[in-house]
Amino acid sequence: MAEQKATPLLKDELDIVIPTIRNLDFLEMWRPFFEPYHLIIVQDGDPSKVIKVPEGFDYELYNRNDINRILGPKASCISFKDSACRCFGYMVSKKKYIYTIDDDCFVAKDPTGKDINALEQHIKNLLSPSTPHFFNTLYDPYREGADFVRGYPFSMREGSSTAVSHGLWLNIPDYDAPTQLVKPRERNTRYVDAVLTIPKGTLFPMCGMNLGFNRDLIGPAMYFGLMGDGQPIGRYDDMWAGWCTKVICDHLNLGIKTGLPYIWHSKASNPFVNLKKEYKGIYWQEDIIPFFQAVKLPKECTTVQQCYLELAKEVKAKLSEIDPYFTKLADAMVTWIEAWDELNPTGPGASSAAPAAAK
Ligand SMILES: O=c1ccn([C@@H]2O[C@H](COP(=O)(O)OP(=O)(O)O[C@H]3OC[C@H](O)[C@H](O)[C@H]3O)[C@@H](O)[C@H]2O)c(=O)[nH]1
Ligand SMILES: [Mn+2]
Repeated sequence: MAEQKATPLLKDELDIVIPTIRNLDFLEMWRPFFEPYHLIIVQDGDPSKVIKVPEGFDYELYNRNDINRILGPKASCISFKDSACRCFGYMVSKKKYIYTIDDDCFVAKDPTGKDINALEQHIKNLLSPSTPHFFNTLYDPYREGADFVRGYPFSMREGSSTAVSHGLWLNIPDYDAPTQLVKPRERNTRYVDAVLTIPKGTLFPMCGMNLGFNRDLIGPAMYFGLMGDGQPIGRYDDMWAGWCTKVICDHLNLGIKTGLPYIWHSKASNPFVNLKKEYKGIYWQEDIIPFFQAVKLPKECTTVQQCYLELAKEVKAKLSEIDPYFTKLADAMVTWIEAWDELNPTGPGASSAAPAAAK
């Protein structure tokens, strides 16, 4: 009898969100891994441009006209001419999990030469607990062939629910423009076979290129901040989302993992263009990071939306002195939550639903 093909993990519970300004030929390489899943394509830039999607994929595509039609005035919180627009895909999705990937990211090979199913590894990361409260020196204890090491308290071995799985990149690393400028030929060839939980109380630079998350647990915090057209900075959308998300995960006892899986990042964007987008962010972040490190969310904040609205208040009060942009950003954070709740009145991440109690 023909061997039954296993149903892909989370086939009907996960959407793949892709921000794009190009044709999506890159999907051909991902077809064996992505074809069973539903895609949400967020077309940025000129809405009259036709984006070609390879045959056989199940997808919905939204361009700027669609975003404006669906959100009305609230569309102002969704960036234009910047990959930050991808967060619209998180909002319209109705699934429990999201995987987002850039269209210049391809299937990487592991040291044995085997194609890496990045989506499968993200799902494994998300379906197993995290250890934000006590560091396991043998990395992720829930992986095959690993465990908690001696001295790890048994009372802490259940871990926390995992909200985010942050993957990495071979070939072109996600460097900022100054680093790209001084190291134009540097390529990441180092494959590190590890998955780590980012400890509670520690921030990290979240890259949106190869990212999975549990939309039920943390979706409303995944607002990729106002960038691109009409904004003073770019390429800090995912960083902003990562800092907000980590502070909220720490408050709600949720975990964030980084490490495997790797993708092959093929295209280095122009470092001079990137420098123009990033430069204000490079010195603003010296004040932004201490702000996030100092944030204390009230214990009354028990849902992601409540935490996020509290954060927006703090941003407006404490970061606006850096630049009026932060007042605009704080307002956009509130608009994002309003739009999220409008589109998800009772669905995953609905504000009334407190996050699932951590395991
Ligand atoms: O105006 C735009 C430009 C690009 N996109 C889409 O976003 C994805 C990333 O674009 P690209 O690979 O050209 O930029 P990178 O510099 O490599 O991206 C990094 O910095 C920006 C983001 O944080 C990103 O996640 C990082 O990887 C790609 O799918 C483009 O089609 C867009 O939607 N609008
Ligand atoms: Mn890229």
